[in-house]
Amino acid sequence: MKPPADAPVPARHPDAPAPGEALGSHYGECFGCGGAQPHGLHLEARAGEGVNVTAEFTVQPAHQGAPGLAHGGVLSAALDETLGALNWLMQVIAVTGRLETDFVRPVPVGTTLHLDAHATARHGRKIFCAATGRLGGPEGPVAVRAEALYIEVRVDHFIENGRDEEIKAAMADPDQVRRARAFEVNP
Ligand SMILES: CCCCCCCC(=O)SCCNC(=O)CCNC(=O)[C@H](O)C(C)(C)COP(=O)(O)OP(=O)(O)OC[C@H]1O[C@@H](n2cnc3c(N)ncnc32)[C@H](O)[C@@H]1OP(=O)(O)O
Repeated sequence: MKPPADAPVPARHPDAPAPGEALGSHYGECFGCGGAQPHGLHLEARAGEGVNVTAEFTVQPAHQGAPGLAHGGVLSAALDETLGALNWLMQVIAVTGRLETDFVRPVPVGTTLHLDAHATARHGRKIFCAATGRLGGPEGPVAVRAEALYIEVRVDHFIENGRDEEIKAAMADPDQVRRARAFEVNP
């Protein structure tokens, strides 16, 4: 997943949240960040200085694969959610096209995974990015890392492909910001 050599590092959008600002959940029902999913990751991301974010996720018993250890797919989801938050800093609507994860160390239940993601290149509709998850603290040992490719899409991607029930409910939300974020950031 190598970008062309001349692909620039993406720039922060002038309207991006300020460095240090919490991004909040883009959609209450999102498995990664939503508050309405009891077994979701409840991941909390914060804007960095460039097109980068940090986030934390604490592994719950509902996230187990082997006894006492996080499921690999759940860890990939945490990386995906963190990487997806980068799109908010570029104000781009994009979905995950490819996500490659390296599992370096087991992640026990109860651990807080400290995630860090940054965009590396942009080429047409393609956004290349990378992330790491560290155990116990931002300087802790690396447990997981990922490289990913996000593809820019139109808002129609969600409206045409999502189930009617949820699309209608999201569109009917009286809160304009929530309504916009449900669609403008990839669910
Ligand atoms: C804060 C928010 C956090 C959110 C985190 C969670 C994010 C998510 O989980 S999103 C949900 C998971 N992802 C999806 O459902 C996406 C499903 N896939 C699709 O809808 C389509 O395949 C889609 C939109 C990605 C691409 O389709 P389409 O728009 O037709 O574009 P297409 O022409 O095929 O590809 C565009 C470019 O990307 C490349 N590309 C597309 N997919 C891939 C891939 N998997 N690997 C490598 N390259 C790819 C193509 O080769 C093409 O490159 P080039 O421009 O150089 O020719």
